[in-house]
This record gives sequence, C-alpha cells and structure tokens, in this order.
Amino acid sequence: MRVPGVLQGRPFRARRDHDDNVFELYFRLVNSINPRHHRPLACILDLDGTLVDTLGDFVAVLGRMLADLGLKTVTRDFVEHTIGRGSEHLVRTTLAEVGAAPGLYERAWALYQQHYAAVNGEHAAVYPGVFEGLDALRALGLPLAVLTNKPGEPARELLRRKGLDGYFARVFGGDEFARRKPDPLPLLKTCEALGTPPSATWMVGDSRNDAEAARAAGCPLILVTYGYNHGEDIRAVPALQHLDRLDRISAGRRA
Ligand SMILES: O=C(O)COP(=O)(O)O
Ligand SMILES: [Mg+2]
Repeated sequence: MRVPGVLQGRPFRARRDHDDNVFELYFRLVNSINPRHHRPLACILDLDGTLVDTLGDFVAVLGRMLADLGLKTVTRDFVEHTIGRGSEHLVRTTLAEVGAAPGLYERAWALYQQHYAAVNGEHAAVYPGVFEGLDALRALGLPLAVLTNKPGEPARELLRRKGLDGYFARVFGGDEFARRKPDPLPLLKTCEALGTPPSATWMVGDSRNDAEAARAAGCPLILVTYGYNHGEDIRAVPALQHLDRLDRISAGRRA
C-alpha cells in the first residue's frame, strides 16, 4: 500500500516496508494540524551560541594563530559574524580577511587546532538558563544530543569542562559526517542515532545553519535569540519558539 500526499508542503509516501514511516506520518499529521500542540520525543541542541558562549575562545585562538604566523589580528565582530560554519571555514575566512598568502592554510590549521585544545573553554561561559533548560528537558524524559559544526573532540572536551556532558546521550561534531549543517545529513544521522523520527525530534539552535538543516530534515525548530547568526537577527527566521533563555522552552503538551 502506498499513500501519496503532500504534508507540510513536501511530497510524502508511506511505505508498508518501513514501520518508521507510520510513526513519521502520525507526527507530520499532528504537526500540520497544529504545530504548537505536539511534544517532542527527543531534542538535538547546537553547541556554540546555543549552550555555550564560545566567542572569547575563538577570538583568543585566532589571535594566537595569527600572531604565530606574523599576521595582523581580526576584530571580535568579524569573528562573531564568521563562526557557525565549522572551524576550517573560520580559519580560511580569517586568512582571507587579513590578506594571508595562499598556501598558508595547512600551517594555520595546525596552529589553530593546537591553540584551541589549550584554550578550550577558558574564555567561554554556559549561557544563563541552559542548565535549567536541560534539567527541564531531562525531567520530561527526552533523550538529548548535541550536534555542532565544531569538530567532535573539542566539542566533547568543552562539554566536559563546563559540566554539561552528563546531559547528552550522543555528541556529534562537524568532522564526523560527510557534510555539515546547513546540510540536513548530520541532523538525520543524529535522529537515527537517537532512534526518533525527525518530525518528533526538535532542533534547538542559534543560526540560520541550524534553521536550514532543520527545515530540510523535517525537524521542528526552536531558535535561541542570544547566539551568533552572522550578524543577522534570528527572529526573522520562522520557528516553533524563539527563546531568550533555554529554560523558557515549552516542550510539554502545549507550547
Ligand atoms: O564551530 C562552529 O562553527 C560553531 O558550531 P555550532 O554553532 O554548530 O556549534
Ligand atoms: Mg551555533
């Protein structure tokens, strides 16, 4: 039996050979009727700009890297507008910004990683409301995961150093899948690891990378307004909820 139809503007086919599709169909129907009245089965959270304010770490590490290379430094604003698309992108864009000679990337990347490992967390702080928000999600019995564009190893180390690691069943970094957010692949893979359908797995993030990935994966989206969004106001991006603190999240029966 095949059930063709269009739900949430996307073609959908339920296939008898995939039990998950029945589950998926149920949640898409619930969402399409009223997205404010359903509850998640799991939550995936972004790291930089959502759980931890890491801007100070990025500024310090890039400053050390550029000093080692004998290059001028970059502004805090530049770093804030550039983070979010993974560390390799940050290093490449920074080198271009200071007019570095082509061919310097490999050395810069090695220095960046070395300094990041040393600095990790020193100039970073868990945002107000994060522990309380995670406690509330945990109290609802929801499995939680982190999906970040930061490489996996420093991401796990940062969570440990900030006392956040105990909350998460899985932590995935930007170097652990073939593609990064805004591609939906890492989000779909994280849903798979959690064992929950994308339409019942909420994505909580701070940038349009998270929003685009969530939309393409079919995950309901929650946006925090205090993070980094390339200098643009994240409130312009549609979401189930926009939060100025994570503990304002409403994941019960009524949002
Ligand atoms: O390392 C980055 O670019 C930031 O990563 P995140 O916002 O996906 O956690
Ligand atoms: Mg982020």
